[in-house]
Amino acid sequence: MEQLIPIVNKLQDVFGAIGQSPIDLPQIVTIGSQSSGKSSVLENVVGKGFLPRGTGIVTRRPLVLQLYNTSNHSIPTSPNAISSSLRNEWGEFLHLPGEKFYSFDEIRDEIVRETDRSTGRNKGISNKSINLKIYSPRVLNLTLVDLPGITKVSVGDQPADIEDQIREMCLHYISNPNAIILAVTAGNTDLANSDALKMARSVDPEGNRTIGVLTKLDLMDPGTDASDMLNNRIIPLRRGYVGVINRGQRDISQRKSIKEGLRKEMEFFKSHPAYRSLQHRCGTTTLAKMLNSILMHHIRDCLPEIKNRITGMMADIQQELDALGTPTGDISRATLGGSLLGLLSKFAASFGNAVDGKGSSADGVEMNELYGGARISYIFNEIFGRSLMMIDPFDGLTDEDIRTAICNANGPRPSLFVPEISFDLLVRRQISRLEQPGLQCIDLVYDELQRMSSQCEPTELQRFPDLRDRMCDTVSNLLRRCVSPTQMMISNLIKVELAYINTSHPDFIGGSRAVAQLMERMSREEGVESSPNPPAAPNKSGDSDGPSTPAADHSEGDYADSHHRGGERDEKGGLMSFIFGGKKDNRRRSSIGGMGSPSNMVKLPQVPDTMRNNEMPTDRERIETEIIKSLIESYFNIVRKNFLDMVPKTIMYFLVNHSKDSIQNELVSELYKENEIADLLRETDDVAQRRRTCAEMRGLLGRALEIVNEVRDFNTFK
Ligand SMILES: Nc1nc2c(ncn2[C@@H]2O[C@H](COP(=O)(O)OP(=O)(O)OP(=O)(O)O)[C@@H](O)[C@H]2O)c(=O)[nH]1
Repeated sequence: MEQLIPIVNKLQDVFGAIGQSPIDLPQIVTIGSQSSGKSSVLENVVGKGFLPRGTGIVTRRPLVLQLYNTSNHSIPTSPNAISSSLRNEWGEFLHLPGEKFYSFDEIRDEIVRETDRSTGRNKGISNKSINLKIYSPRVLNLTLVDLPGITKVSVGDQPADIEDQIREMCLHYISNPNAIILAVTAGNTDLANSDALKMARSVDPEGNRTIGVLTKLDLMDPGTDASDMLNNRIIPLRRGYVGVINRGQRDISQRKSIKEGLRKEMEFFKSHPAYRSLQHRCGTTTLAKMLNSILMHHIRDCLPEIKNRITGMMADIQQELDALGTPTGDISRATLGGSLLGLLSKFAASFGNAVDGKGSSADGVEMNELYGGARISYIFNEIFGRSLMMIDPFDGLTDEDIRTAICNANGPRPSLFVPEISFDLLVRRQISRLEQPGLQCIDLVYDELQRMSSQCEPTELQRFPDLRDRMCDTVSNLLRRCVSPTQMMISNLIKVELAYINTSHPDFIGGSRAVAQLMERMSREEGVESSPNPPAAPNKSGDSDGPSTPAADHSEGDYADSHHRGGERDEKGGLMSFIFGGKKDNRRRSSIGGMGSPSNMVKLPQVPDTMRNNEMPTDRERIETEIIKSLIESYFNIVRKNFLDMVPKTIMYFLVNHSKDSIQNELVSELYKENEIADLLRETDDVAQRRRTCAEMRGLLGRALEIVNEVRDFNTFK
C-alpha cells in the first residue's frame, strides 16, 4: 500500500487545490466464516493491530474503518484537533465525536465496549455499524469493512436466524460495485464449502473484484498443503488466491508485533517446500500488492475522465485570462487609445446588431427567448397593439353622459337635428384617451434599450469598472435625450388628430349612414317583435360585439352606397320624421302638460346647484344617443388605426434608430479624451488579483496534468 500513498496524495493535493472532489477509491470488505481470520487479514493490510481478535464470534457488528492520510494536506479533523508531530496517528469514533484515541490498544477496547453496548455481552449481533476513522501519515485514504463471521448455529443471545442475518449484512456491503471483496477461508477447512466464496460469487459472478484469501496455512495437518487451492485448481477465481499466515492467538497474547508476524510469515513460506515455488501467491505482502494493483487500475480507469475535467478547466481559465488581457499599466498610451476605441466600437456594433437582430447575446439566450430587436417588436405588437385594440371606444362614457352632452350642445332649445357639436366634443374626449398607452409604449422600449445595452457590454469591460460606469451613463443619457422628442411626437400625433375631426374621411360612417343603420336595425327589430314602439336603447357598444376596424365595418363602396340609401330613407320619412318632429313625443308632452293649468297658483321648486337629466330618456334622446355612438365608434376606430401604425414608427425613428445611429459618435465624443484614457482603462485591484489567481490556477492545472500522466505511466510492481 505504501507505494500508492504518495501517488494518491499527490492527486488528492492537486484536486484539493483546484477544488475538485478526490478520486473515490474502492472499499475493501472482508467476508468469511467465523474465526477464519478476517480481522487479522485487515490488520495486516493496514499494518496496525487494533482489532479485537480471539476464538468464537468476536466481530459482532460491522466495523467501517476509514483511513485518512495526514501527511501533507488538509486533515478532516474536529475543530479542537491537536496536530502534534509526536502524536500524528490517532483514531476517532463516530459515536464519540471529538475524542481522540492515540493508543491502538484503547481503540481495540473501545470497539469491544461499543460492540457490547448494542449487542450485549452474550454473543449477540447487530447490523448497526461502528464507524472508526484512523488518521495517519502512513495510510491510504481507504475504507475497509470488517464484518461478522458467517455462522450456522446460534449460541448465547444470538437469534435463531443468525445465519440469514449475517448473510444479509454481508450482502449489503459486498453488493456495492465499488467494493473489493476479500473472501477469507481458513486453509485448514474445506474450500469447496467456503461460505465466503459462495457469497462473493453471488454478487460478483465474473470474479472481477474478488480475491480469495487462504488463512491459517500454518495450521494445516502435516503432510497437507494448499498448493492446489493457490494454483486456482479447486474453485477457480479470476484474480486467484493468496495464502497468508496471521498471528495466532498465542502470538497475540504474547503481544508479538505485526512486523514480527510478517517476518515469521515470510520465513514460513520461504522454507516450506510446497510454497517455495508459489511465492507470487503467498504472503501478506503479495496480498497488499494485489490490492495495490486493483486500486491502481481503478485510479487509472478514472484518469481519462479526470484528464478531461482538467483540460476543460484549463480551457476556461485560458479564456478568462485572454479576457483579462495584458495589465494596462504595461501598455503604451497610444496602444491604450486604440484599445479604448476598439472597446467603444465593439459595444456600439453589438448594440446595433442586437437591435437589427444580427447579433447574439453574450449569455447565449437567443435560443430560449426573444432577444434584442425581436423584443421591441413584441412590445409593439403584443403589448401595445393588443392593448390598444382592447380599448372600448366608449370607455369612460355612459349613455347618460352622451345624453347630457347632447342636451348641453342644444343649449336652451331642443335642436331640430342630431347636434353635431356633441359628437365632436365626445369623440375628442375619447381620442385623447389613446395618448397614454402611446407614451407608456415609449417607456417600455426605453427600458428594453437599456437592457440591451447592458447585455451588449464586451466581457473585457469587466476589467475597467470606471469605463463601464461612464459608458452606461453615456448610453443612458443618450437614450434619455431621445425620449423627450419621442414623447412630444406621440403627443403631437394626438394633437394632430384633435386639430381636425375629418368627418369626410372615406372610412367614416357619416350621419346619413348612421341613421340608415339604426333604421335598418329598428325595422328588423320591429319586424321580429311586431311592436309599434321605437326600439329600446341597444347596449353600450352598439350592435357590434366589440371594437372593430372601420375597414371591416364599412368599405368605401358601402359608404357611397349608404349615402345613397340613407338619402332614400330620408325621403321616405319614417324614422327621420319621427326624429325630426314628424311624430309626437307623447311622454314629454304629457309631462309638460302636467305642469298644470294657469288657473292654479303653482310654486316652482328651487333650482338645484347641479342639474342632470333625472327623467328616463325619451325615445328621441335614445335614438340621438345611438346615432352619436355609432359616429364615435366609427371615427374612433379610424384614429386608433392611425395611432397603431404611427406609434411604432415614431418610436423607431426618434428613439431606437436615433440612439443606434448616434451611439458610436456619442461614446467617442464623451469618452475618448486624451487625458482621461489612462484613468478610464485603469484596472481595479481585484482584476489584477484575478489575473494572478488565474495564472496560478493555470500552473496548478498544468501540474495536475503532469501528475495524471505520471500516475498513468506508473508501474506498481517496479
Ligand atoms: N495460527 C494462526 N492463527 C490465526 C491465523 N489467522 C487467524 N488466526 C487466529 O484465529 C483467531 C480468529 O482470528 P480473527 O482474525 O479474529 O478471525 P475473524 O474471522 O475476524 O473472527 P470473527 O470476526 O470472530 O468471525 C484468532 O485467534 C487469530 O489469532 C493464522 O493464519 N494462523
